[in-house]
Amino acid sequence: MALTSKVAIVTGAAQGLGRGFSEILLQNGAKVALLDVNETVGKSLKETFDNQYGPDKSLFLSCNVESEEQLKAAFQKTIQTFGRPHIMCNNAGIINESNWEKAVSINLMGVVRGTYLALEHMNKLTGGQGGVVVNVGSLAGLGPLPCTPVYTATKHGVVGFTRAMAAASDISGYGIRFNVICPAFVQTDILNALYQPEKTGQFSSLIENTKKLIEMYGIIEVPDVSKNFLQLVTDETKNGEALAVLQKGCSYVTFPAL
Ligand SMILES: NC(=O)C1=CN([C@@H]2O[C@H](COP(=O)(O)OP(=O)(O)OC[C@H]3O[C@@H](n4cnc5c(N)ncnc54)[C@H](O)[C@@H]3O)[C@@H](O)[C@H]2O)C=CC1
Ligand SMILES: CCCCC/C=C\C=C\C(=O)C/C=C\C/C=C\CCCC(=O)O
Repeated sequence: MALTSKVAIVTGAAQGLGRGFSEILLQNGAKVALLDVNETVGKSLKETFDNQYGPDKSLFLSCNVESEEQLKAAFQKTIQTFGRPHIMCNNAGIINESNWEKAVSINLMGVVRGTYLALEHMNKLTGGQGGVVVNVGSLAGLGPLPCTPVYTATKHGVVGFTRAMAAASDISGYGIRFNVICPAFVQTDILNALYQPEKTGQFSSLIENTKKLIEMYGIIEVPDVSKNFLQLVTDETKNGEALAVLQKGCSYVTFPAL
């Protein structure tokens, strides 16, 4: 899929992986709505992007993915400004094992909210133009990260949800592809959870175990994840795929045939 003039929506776009995904979409000619709860960082990123890509290529929208209303309004504003979306990236996510309900609400329910709105606006069966949804999972969506059981559960949920949506799309003919990207540790602010025991709550004694996992897997840089994200967006043969991104390279996950 060529990206020139395509319209994309990215949640959690102000920094980290969301910023990287937004930037690679802009570099390839797409127009991007940047959704985030962090207005200060989001507005400043929009200024940076205006200078690099032009003022009419991106749009910052203050949006908390916990709120159906805010997400709906963000879709409406994107459509008014750029037209209907072709690409949705549900990226916003947190680690918080103390307030684990919030982690479920953002990491899993936020992905479901964003995906269902994308379906409403992109489904070819209801007048949409089709496209692609890329959800952001994690290697912790494929195996356990012991210091974050609820984070692990939400990411396994994102993987299962995305695969089921892809199968539903295939069977029903929505004309939308659904894929999930599953990176190992990436150099972003979320890694600071290592130094914030409240983020791991009752599992903070497992931080040393996490440090060993980080030593084993290494830390990937955002642009290395972004180029793999782009592959899931543009390769029209990919639907229902989980792409594991490790420092040593990326691979499509083979799930057991049941
Ligand atoms: N950095 C890593 O090692 C890995 C990160 N991931 C996932 O990547 C995604 C992005 O995380 P990072 O860029 O690493 O972290 P980050 O903390 O740098 O960025 C997260 C962004 O999401 C925004 N956000 C948080 N709650 C939100 C909400 N309720 N609504 C809208 N925006 C919200 C934040 O303001 C921030 O801009 C997350 O889903 C995370 O689970 C997956 C694998 C590895
Ligand atoms: C102390 C809190 C966690 C610190 C790490 C910060 C961010 C991690 C983000 C992730 O999404 C996790 C990334 C990789 C998980 C690595 C291993 C999972 C286990 C895989 C397996 O062994 O099968």
